[in-house]
Amino acid sequence: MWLSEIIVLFILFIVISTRPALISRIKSLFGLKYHGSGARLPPGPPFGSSLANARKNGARVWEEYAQWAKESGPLMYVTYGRTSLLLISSAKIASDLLNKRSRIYSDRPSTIMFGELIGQDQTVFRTPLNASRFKIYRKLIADEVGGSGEQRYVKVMEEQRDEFLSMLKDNPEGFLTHIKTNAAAIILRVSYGYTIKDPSTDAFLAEIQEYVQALSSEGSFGKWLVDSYPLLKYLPTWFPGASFHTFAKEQRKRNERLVREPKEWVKEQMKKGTAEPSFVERMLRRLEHEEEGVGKREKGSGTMEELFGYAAAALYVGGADTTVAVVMSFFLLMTQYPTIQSRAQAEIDGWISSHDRLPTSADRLHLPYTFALVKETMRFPPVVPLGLPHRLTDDDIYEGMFIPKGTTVIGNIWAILHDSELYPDPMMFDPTRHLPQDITGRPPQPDPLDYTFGFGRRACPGNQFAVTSLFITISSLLAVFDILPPLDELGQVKEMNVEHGGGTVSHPQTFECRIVPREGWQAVFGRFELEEGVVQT
Ligand code: HEM
Repeated sequence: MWLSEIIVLFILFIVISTRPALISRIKSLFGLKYHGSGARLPPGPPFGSSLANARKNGARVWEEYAQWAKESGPLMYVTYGRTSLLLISSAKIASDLLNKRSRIYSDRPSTIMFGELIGQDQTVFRTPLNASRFKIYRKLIADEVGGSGEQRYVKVMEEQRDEFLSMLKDNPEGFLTHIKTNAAAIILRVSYGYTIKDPSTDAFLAEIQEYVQALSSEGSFGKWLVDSYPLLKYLPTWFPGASFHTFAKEQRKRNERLVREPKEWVKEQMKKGTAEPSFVERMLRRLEHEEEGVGKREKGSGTMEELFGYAAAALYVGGADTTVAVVMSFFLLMTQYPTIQSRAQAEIDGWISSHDRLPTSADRLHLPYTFALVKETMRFPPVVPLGLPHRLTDDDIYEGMFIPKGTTVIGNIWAILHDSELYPDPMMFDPTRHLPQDITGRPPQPDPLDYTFGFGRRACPGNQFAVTSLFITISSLLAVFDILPPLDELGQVKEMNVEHGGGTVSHPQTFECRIVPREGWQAVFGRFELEEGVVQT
């Protein structure tokens, strides 16, 4: 008899604990208990909503959360398992909490999966706010990819851009591979001075792409049940449903290799005297001249060598896949919005009327529509739609609502960038939203770059690097190519219905396009001649 009762209770527990709406309502109802001031918890999600459903719905949970916000309001408190989430869907609240109160809103939650099982809490992305290495990481990265490193990295970006255009011209059907290779090539040269010779056989490139791919698809918040129900971690590896152990083991190994191997490679090159200038090479040289050298410990944070190993890996992990997603979206959008493409091309043709050079980052001021197009490409399908989770380190009260210490806070970047009060007609792709007032006679809509890179002390340190790289890439592509929809056997435009996938970084699914060299720009390529005519992918 008692066994059947236990089974019923267990089922009841599972049902209740997987209904965030129910749990959050119950907590909200008894919210008075949480804080002496009488403040209640923020409202829960609408009745009937479930995270499991949200995940099922094409995996684009950000849209589901935005839908919930329409009913429950832009600040929601959701509980499932042992995790409490604060979901923010408005720019004002994100700014009030994540930016203005960033002192207490900038920690990272440590999850069972990535913290305990994989051991990634040492990495830049997951390092706690109060760890002394956090400040060291941010400084190392800011010096490398912030404003002061600009001259160095712009040179690399422009050289790799030439290579990218050349690959597209020679093999347009491989454009998706070329996009990935270009992004990886820039970061690998900046970080390690490593040049990819043949992307199809480069083992180092393959390894880090595999790492980033796994992180992007498997690392989104709420993905692993073990994070909500920690007891699951004790399941033996052979137990049905315990395959998360296998992923954890593999990802831990990949993580260790990513931090160690490229750094060792740079050391070898330095010994041989063949090292190219790079972040790691500069750091190693700097340490050689310091008293205690590479073994010096930074206030209990690990040796300086370990720290910049992690910082260099973060450049790759943070920078490569994100810029890939934007450039992929750009290609897709150009096949769908030919008049927008033509307007940007006309602007570039007008500014560089001699057609004897490609656009550079210095041209941004003179190409406002093209820059607005870059911004709209980052608004329309935001790259990291839910940002990365933050963790609140103190109890807080906001507009009469109580937010308990330890809550995981998610800024729904997608919801903010599709808020019709900020961006009227948000599902329309329209770069003119971002044009300056002296061109349109009305103020531009809020700058999407203020949201797309996240918030507060955790905001993306690679934002400047990313925008410069994207402007150079996108303006140069527009200058020399027309990007057109694919044709079927009868020469008719093929219907395309391309969705953006889920995961931490959201990419469009695979698609086709035609990449056609534009007349008049051949002179810019010294090394290779653009052929005239249509290249069908
Ligand atoms: C389109 C390009 C990019 C987008 C949309 C993007 C977006 C983001 C977002 C949303 C975050 C989380 C911020 C938060 O927690 O509030 C982040 C963090 C980060 N990004 Fe980026 N990023 C991009 C490119 C880059 C590049 C090029 C680099 C480096 C070269 C980079 C390095 C990082 C690092 C290291 C962090 C972790 C910061 C921390 O935890 O303190 N990102 N990025």
